[in-house]
Amino acid sequence: MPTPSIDVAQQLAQMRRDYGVGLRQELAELSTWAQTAASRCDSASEWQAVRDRVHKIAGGSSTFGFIEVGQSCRVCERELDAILGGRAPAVYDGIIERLAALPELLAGAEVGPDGEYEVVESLGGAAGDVEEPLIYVLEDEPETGAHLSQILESFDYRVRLFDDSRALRATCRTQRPDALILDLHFTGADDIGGLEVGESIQAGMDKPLPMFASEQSTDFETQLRAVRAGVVGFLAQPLDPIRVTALLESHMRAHRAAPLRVLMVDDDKAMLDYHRLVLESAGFTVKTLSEPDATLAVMEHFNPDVLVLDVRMPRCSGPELAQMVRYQPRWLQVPIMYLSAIEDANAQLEAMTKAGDDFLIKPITPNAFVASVQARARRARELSAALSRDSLTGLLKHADIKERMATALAQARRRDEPIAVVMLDIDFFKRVNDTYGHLVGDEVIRALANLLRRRLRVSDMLGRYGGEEFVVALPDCGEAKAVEIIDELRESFSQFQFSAGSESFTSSFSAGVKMPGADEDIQAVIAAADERLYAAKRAGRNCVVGHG
Ligand SMILES: Nc1nc2c(ncn2[C@@H]2O[C@H](COP(=O)(O)OP(=O)(O)OP(=O)(O)O)[C@@H](O)[C@H]2O)c(=O)[nH]1
Repeated sequence: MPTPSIDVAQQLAQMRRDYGVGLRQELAELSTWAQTAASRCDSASEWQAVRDRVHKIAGGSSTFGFIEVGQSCRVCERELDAILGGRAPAVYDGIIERLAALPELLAGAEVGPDGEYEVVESLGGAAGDVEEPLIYVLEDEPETGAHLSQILESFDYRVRLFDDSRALRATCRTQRPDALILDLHFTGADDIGGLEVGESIQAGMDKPLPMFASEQSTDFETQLRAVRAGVVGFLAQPLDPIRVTALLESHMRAHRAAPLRVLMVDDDKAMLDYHRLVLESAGFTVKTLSEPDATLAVMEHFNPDVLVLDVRMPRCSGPELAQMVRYQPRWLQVPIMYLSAIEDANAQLEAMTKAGDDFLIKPITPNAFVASVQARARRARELSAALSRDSLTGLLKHADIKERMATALAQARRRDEPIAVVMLDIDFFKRVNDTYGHLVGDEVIRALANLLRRRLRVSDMLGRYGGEEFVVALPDCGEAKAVEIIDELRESFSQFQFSAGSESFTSSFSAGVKMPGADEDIQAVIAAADERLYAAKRAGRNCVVGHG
């Protein structure tokens, strides 16, 4: 993985030095206690407190590179667990000796050079005005190539179509594309197939080039070869714009998506700071909590992609907290990962059985930590996007758009910013279906969805609310501006020429725009926007109504 910034490595090294100072103090206290009081101590609760202390030190010290201290504390922890759990006689001599010797172990600890921290790969975060992805398509069937190009261009990809493998190879050498789409049945003048062309292009790349095959193959050998050549997906035929772009977006635009969000709960502040820095330096947005109480409230407005929990915490264990999270159906899809120094396989299993998807063991290298959290978070995002998107238009479905708009409304109120809510409905749509058939009707719905998606801002929210009804939220936008924007879209849409066989026709939509009243929740604002939509219908359709 690429090297992290010097700054991060320096900050991590400073954290380790700070941790070392606190650790020296902590070990001196434990050692003094062991030499003076431990031999006379038969109170289980006092030993329990020592056990919790060594557990915490075991996780922290090994993470910060004080390996021997960590190992010795781990042995103490295991032995104390056995005694306190009634599995071993209450003989503390060995433990007392270990505790007494901890400061010496620390004094002799090999403190590695600052640069020993591995540096982590940056996820890039949300990019600014990056150029739209460039895609090369190898296709010798002109009609298929034109159709594919048209789909990709309508989603703002830049496309270059090739019917000659040599020209494609030469262009790849001078300008690397963001992805390559190959026709598996391609046979060029030099008689080599599409996959072979892909293999030879891939071999000349310094880092893997995402490749897609323009036709699904069910043949095991072909699929295996495709995997080895770096084909990351197959576009199913007949080409469906939504499926094609959903597949491409999941590979191509990940770097443009909002940063992945991680919520971490751990009672050890030093651990939180350390892991937060590691994740933030890799492009995640991180929130940390050292007390579990506020977890659900924070999740509500932070909406994490993944939760990372410590297992042993004083007031409430990680698995208990995980079960509380799972009580809420809303959070069922959020992966829960434990990050703990617990080595005992049974304890890990128990935690996972209660609730949880992964168990990471401290110490974990920064790269391994970033890779594990990233894989979980990305997968969770992909799944939730797939579940919440309507299959005809690729837009958010009713419940999901409403939920996001409720969050956006709360945010706008906190920031004291306006937010416009728009309901929009295609005019006389039943007539389109009745005259030209449902498939043509579907094309009209899709065309409007594409127009809205392309012309609205990334920060605007857009969903398919019902059959031919859409809902839009425009954050930081006043009513007059919102009416102007929607009216321009209305004008554009009314000029689209649709065709059905030899006939052509136009369509239009009506819309209602409403700004939230002081006490209105999202349901009430949507209902009010809907009333204005119907006022627009009554006023003759093909128009936008703002003020009542
Ligand atoms: N093709 C297609 N039609 C749909 C879809 N969802 C809903 N519809 C149809 O959309 C039509 C909506 O008709 P109405 O609600 O009567 O309204 P309208 O004809 O658009 O008339 P106004 O809204 O009054 O302008 C119904 O015939 C539905 O069957 C869909 O996904 N595809």
